Amino acid sequence: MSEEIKDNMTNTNGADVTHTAAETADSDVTYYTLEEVKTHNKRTDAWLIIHDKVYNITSFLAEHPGGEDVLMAQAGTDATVSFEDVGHSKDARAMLINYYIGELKMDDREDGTKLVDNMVNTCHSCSCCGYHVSILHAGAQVSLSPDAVSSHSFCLEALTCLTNPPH
Ligand code: HEM
Repeated sequence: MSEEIKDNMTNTNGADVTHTAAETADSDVTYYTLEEVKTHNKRTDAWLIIHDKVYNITSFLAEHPGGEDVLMAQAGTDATVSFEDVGHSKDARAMLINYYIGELKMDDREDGTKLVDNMVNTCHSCSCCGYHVSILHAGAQVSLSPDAVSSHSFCLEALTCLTNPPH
């Protein structure tokens, strides 16, 4: 990545958030294991995972409009499903960048089956997340663009439909 086209965005944690691991193999991306994230579960040191990205939310606890306790209940865990289940606004999603510190190690990412199960449980409130979601479904990699996500109910039917178009 050349310096000319690198847009240096730095968040409040000092992390370079210009490119994520999903986009590049930049060596400056920090990867964390699930075991390490789990240890950051205190009010003075709280991390969580949303969509395979790791966030240090310690400074956000007192500011969270939904309250500190709901965040602490997720501290040290993968909060993706809880985060999506609430139906957070686009503004809320845009705030995530402020707390980004790195990526969940590839080995520790959810397998497709588990993720699909979770999505089935929460599909009623995930109709427009605006995220590029990439999951493993039926052994094949399925990618949903933000448009696809917003134009489909974000549920197993939509994923199945995209994977196996109707005949
Ligand atoms: C860093 C991660 C998070 C950010 C930046 C964030 C941000 C926000 C914001 C801005 C709101 C106001 C409503 C909106 O704009 O959507 C909100 C509400 C809320 N959030 Fe979060 N949130 C985060 C994580 C979570 C997690 C993990 C949970 C777990 C359940 C959660 C539960 C809630 C609840 C219950 C509300 C109140 C919803 C309501 O009153 O209708 N949030 N959050």
